[in-house]
Amino acid sequence: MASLSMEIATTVLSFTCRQQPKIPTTLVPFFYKPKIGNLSYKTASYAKPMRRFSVAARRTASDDIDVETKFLADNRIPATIITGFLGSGKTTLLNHILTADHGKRIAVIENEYGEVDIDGSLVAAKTTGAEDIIMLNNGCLCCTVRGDLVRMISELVTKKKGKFDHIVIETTGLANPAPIIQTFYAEDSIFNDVKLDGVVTLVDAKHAGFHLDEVKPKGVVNEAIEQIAYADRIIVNKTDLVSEPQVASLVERIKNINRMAYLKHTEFGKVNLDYVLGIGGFDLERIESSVSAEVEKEDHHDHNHDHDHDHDHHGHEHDHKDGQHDNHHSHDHTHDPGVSSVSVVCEGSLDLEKANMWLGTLLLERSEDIYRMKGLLSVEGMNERFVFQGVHDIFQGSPDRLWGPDEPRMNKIVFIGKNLDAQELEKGFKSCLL
Ligand SMILES: Nc1nc2c(ncn2[C@@H]2O[C@H](COP(=O)(O)OP(=O)(O)OP(=O)(O)O)[C@@H](O)[C@H]2O)c(=O)[nH]1
Repeated sequence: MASLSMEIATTVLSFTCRQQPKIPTTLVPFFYKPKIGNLSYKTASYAKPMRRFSVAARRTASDDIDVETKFLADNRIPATIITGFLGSGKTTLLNHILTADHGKRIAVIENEYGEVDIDGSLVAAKTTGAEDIIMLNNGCLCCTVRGDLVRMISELVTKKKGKFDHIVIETTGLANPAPIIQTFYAEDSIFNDVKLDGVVTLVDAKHAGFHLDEVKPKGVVNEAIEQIAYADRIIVNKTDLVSEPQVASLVERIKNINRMAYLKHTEFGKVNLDYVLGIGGFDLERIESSVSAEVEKEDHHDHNHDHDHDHDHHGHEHDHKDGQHDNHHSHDHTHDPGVSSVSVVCEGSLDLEKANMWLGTLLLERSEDIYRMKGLLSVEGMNERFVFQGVHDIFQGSPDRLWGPDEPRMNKIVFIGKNLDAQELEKGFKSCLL
């Protein structure tokens, strides 16, 4: 049978099917890396660069239906960003990580404004001896000291490689995670050795409501909302200070912003360490679990009305009838007019050119508003599923495993972003189906 090559050139999904020689058995995901100078989040300057996706992923659709598709082993050092509003419990969580028995050697980069007593704030560091603790206290990581972050990670990697297993970065309470996330893709010196493992966001159960409600001047981001929107894991902390209904109502608000992240309630940041470390929030091979979990959570809610404390969610708009599954559905969480999650689930196969045009145009026009997205696609002519993830205009995608012979060709995409129109996204997506 014919083999397929996917080549990503300009814009986004420029798939080109063509004949290729026989089978590579591993996959190299392609990615787009914007220039660091273009990363200024608050301006539009990075939103419309010339894009170029460098590496083509290649895989056969062949007589080898039983050949397992494998991603190349990723031996880069994982890095976790801990963020959350002022006083939400970031350092408390960090202390918990440093004192827990996980056998990992952790290098810590802590970003604080002004002079900080490191031993005072990171009590655990003294007793357990984190491999390295670096303070960045001359500004905020997401604004003025991003260059310092790059330098510090590069130094850690060159001077201390082999001496630590994981990097944990604690941001200031006012940080916007986007530019920090983008740093991991924009700098070769980081990208080649360090991979972003996940964004963990602490939410103060008592005060978060005020911060989420805060109306900012036009063009100024509400950090509390942004920190939730970019998260892979959300920890609603300080639940000892509020009632259960208060927690439930806060969780509902959080889920309206970000339905892709997992969520737990805690006191003093006490979570299992595998909830925050080694989560693969940006890994293509874990896309399926993210998008499927999101969709399952929706279905679980829609039809069972059973509320799990860890993944709690409540009323939102439905566009399918009770008890029935339409193959095409999207969910619009419009309670918060600003930042919300939209998922599109749809059976069928996509026309390559149309899909490329739609997604390419969407990202060219809306990349500033699309904070994160993950998807799993069925493309006509490809025997593999196509998985992708993106943060603004950083886009990574790759063919993944082969579709099973009787497996429904179910497409799933989840967007988290600003002013998302669920109907429009669903319509656009469906127009690409054959
Ligand atoms: N009651 C209660 N207090 C908590 C909890 N978690 C943390 N705290 C306390 O809240 C205060 C702030 O916690 P930190 O861990 O320093 O919060 P942070 O997010 O690092 O704070 P900033 O760096 O100032 O943004 C400390 O006094 C903690 O002991 C909790 O679950 N319940």
